[in-house]
Order: sequence, then C-alpha cells, then structure tokens
Amino acid sequence: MLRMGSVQRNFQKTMPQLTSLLDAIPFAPADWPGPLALVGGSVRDALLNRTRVPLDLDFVCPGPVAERARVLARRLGAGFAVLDAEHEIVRLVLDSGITLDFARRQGADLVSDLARRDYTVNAIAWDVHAGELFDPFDGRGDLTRRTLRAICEANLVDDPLRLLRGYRLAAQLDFAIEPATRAWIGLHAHRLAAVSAERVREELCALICAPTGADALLATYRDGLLADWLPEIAPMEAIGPSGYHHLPLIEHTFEVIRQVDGAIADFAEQVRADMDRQVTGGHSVRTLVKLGALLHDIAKPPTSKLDPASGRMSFIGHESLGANMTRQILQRLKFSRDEERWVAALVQHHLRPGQLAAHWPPSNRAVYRLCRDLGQMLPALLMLALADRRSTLGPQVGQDDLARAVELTGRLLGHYYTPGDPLAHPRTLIDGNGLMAELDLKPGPRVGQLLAAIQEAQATGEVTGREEALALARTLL
Ligand SMILES: Nc1ccn([C@@H]2O[C@H](COP(=O)(O)OP(=O)(O)OP(=O)(O)O)[C@@H](O)[C@H]2O)c(=O)n1
Repeated sequence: MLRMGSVQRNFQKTMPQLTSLLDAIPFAPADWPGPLALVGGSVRDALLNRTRVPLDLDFVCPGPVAERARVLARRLGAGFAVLDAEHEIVRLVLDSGITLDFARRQGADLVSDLARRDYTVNAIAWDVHAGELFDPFDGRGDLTRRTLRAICEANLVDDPLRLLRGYRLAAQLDFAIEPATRAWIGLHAHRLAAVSAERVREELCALICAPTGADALLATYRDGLLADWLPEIAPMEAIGPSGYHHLPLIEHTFEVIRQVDGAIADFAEQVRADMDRQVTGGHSVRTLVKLGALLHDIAKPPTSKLDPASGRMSFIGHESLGANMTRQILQRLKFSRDEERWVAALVQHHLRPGQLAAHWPPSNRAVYRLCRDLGQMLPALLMLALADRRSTLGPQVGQDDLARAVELTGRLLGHYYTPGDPLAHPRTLIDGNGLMAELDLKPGPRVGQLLAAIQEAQATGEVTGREEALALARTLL
C-alpha cells in the first residue's frame, strides 16, 4: 500500500476521512500508466480541514487513464461516465455519492499541469503513490495567509470563468483576494461575456449562496463582471433612498440578499428544510429566494417617475415589469423553466405580504388569495418579503412594522403547513365534472370561473357544503 511519510501523516491528521477513503481504494502503482495525483479543491479543503459535501476527488495521471479508471470502476462497482473524451476526463460515482474524476495530466510533468490551473490554493497535489504533498506555487502559504492568488494573469485570460470563480472561492473560503489578482480580474472582467451561460450561472448561484455572498456579488458588480450578464443592475445606481428605503436602491438590493438567511433562520425546521429542497433545474429554493432578492426591484429604474406635487418618486407597475425582466434574465442564464417561473413569481408578488400586513388583521379572503396564487412558492415569497422588510428602515416605516411582518409570516406559514387548512388547502366541495353535470354546462372558462368563486366563498365561510356551492354557482349563472 502507500508509503507512510511525515507529510502523509500530517495530511492524515488534517483530513482523516479523506486518507482513509484513499486507503480503501485499490490504487496499486503498477496498475497505472504513471504517478497518480489528487489535485484541486479536495486537497485544498483537506488542508483547511473543511468538509466537502458532496465529496468530489480529482485525480490526474500521465498516459492513457480512461481505460484504467474503467477497470477501477468495475472493481469498486461504481458508475462510470466519460465527461470529456478529447481531454480524457472520466468520472466514477461510488454508491456513497462520492465522485472520483480521473484526467490525463496536462503538460510534461505535474508542475506544468499545476501551472495551468487557476489559483495557487487549487494547485497543490497529493501524490497518491509516493504519499507526498507537492506544492510548487506555495499554495499552503496562501492557505495560511487566507489569500486567493492567481497563478498568473495569462491563466485568468485562458479561461475567464476563473475571474468569477475567484470571488466565489474567496466568499466560500472567507479569503481575501490578493491585490494583484484583483487588479487582473478588473482588467479582464469584460472577458466573462465569452463564457457559456451555464458555467456563469453555476458560479453565480454558488456565489450568492456563500455566507458572505451578497458582499462578494456586490464586489463582482463593482469590478465590472456583471456588466454583460446582468446589465439591468447598473441603472439601479440612479435611484437614491426614499421614504421606505433608508439606503440607495443598489445598496438596499444587496442588503435584502444579506437578510435572506437571517429571515429563514428565525423560523421552524420545516421552513428551513423547505428552503433547502431543490426545484427542477437543480437549484435550491434558498438560491431562488436570493435571486429574487437580487431582482425584486429590478424594474424600479424603468418605471420611476417624479411626482411634482409631493416631490417623491413613484414606481407604478414595477413588480409586473420586474417579473418580465426576471424571465428574460433567467432565460439568458439558461435556468430551467421551473426556476424561471419561481423567481418571476417572487418578484411579481413580493409586495403582497406587506399589503396584507398594512390592513391588520388580514381578511380570510386576502389570505386565501395569496395562498392560491403562490401555492408551494408561498414560504419562499414570505422569506423574500421578510428579508425586504428587514432591510427597509425609511422615515415612512413604523417601529412595529417589522414585528407585524414577522407575525404575519408566522400566521401564513401556520396556514400553509397545516394539512386541510381551509384557507391554504381548501377541500374540493365540487369538481368541474360535477358542476357541469349538475348545471348542464359545457366545458369552457366559465366552469373554471365558477369553481374559483366557490373556493373563495368557501374561504370566507359563505359556502360550507356541496349544496351551498351549487346554489352559489346557480346565482352566478
Ligand atoms: N475554471 C477552472 C476550473 C477548475 N480548475 C482546476 O480544477 C480543479 C477542480 O475544479 P472544480 O472541481 O471545478 O473546483 P474545485 O477547486 O474542486 O472547488 P469546488 O469543488 O469547491 O468548486 C480546481 O481546483 C482547479 O485546480 C481551473 O484551474 N480552472
């Protein structure tokens, strides 16, 4: 098996899980065409004693590696897929969900492979057979200094996604970007326009979800990285503080993103679990709420008008226009249809909880309508509206407004999470077929309108049974 050196023991001490995993995999040197090295994020995170979920391990090896990896996959009973035939990159997926990627080493030796990578902390290798760390760019020094340093300017130009990755990694690791690296990022920011939408989208989502993601995203905007992908943000600079917002619009927007996690943390486990589930397309509800936070006031600049009488700005219809702009932005970034629907709905309806709180107590009809229109997106909407309220402290906002917003959120979540709740989940008194048979109606929009009227009357208590529902439908006809 592996030779046991002092560095290996150190590595083992730092990341026992990783080394015991490597020990369990049959990596006999003779089986491989050359030295096998573990590289990239798993080595970096092992040295930082940082848990990676899901665990993905990247290996490089000189010579033909795919065939050897396929044999290993069979021995381990792992799934096998070719990710990139040209560069010979293959993936094994273990039952535990751990992935092992094997790639043919780039360049004449391991140093030249590592020299092509993005940041020094990602260019540390663990030689699996020799049992030694290999760190030609002082990545460990940068780990100690908590600094993200590019290997060189040319590597950032070679793959401009690395410009954005820099902010994402710095936010996830809580590192500072080294000044020369930051200057190169600013200089080449325009090159991000040439990167595929899917790659940019994944980095943006990972960035916005990091603990300091709002600040990191603001920095990417200030450094010009969002100019081509989100040109709608810059016009927000023109809108200053208002009666509701104590902050200029751009700062308010990033403050709302900052407040999302705090809003979620105040509620029960059920809400937190709901925020961490995935929507079709693969992103979590929490990510979509944060995107909603970024975009919730996106249409304020194009709808802004100064009312000469009051001297105040108005933004009439900004939610609907904002929802349309949100759809365009999410299509540009190639999000799934479902994700587009979610974020557009959050932007469209984000003011409604505030409107309910302003007419206290909210009527059953208003609660029913909000639950009906949002369906399973209701908890997400409530978290966005609450984050917005937590970020809003203008002169027109009363002291008890936040307490009221929290109380309303609790009430609405109570309805939503109670099975059979008459406002959130009204039982069906009569369905479309029943209605058509009883009233001799033909299929068409009228049937839907009658069913909606019955449900609303149920919510307000005007209708409690099938006969009353039919009687109401007859009067409406
Ligand atoms: N645009 C990129 C992407 C990746 N890499 C290199 O490939 C490694 C693996 O990349 P990836 O799995 O995408 O990211 P990790 O660094 O492993 O980090 P994380 O999994 O946390 O995203 C990186 O560490 C880095 O050495 C790179 O140089 N340039």
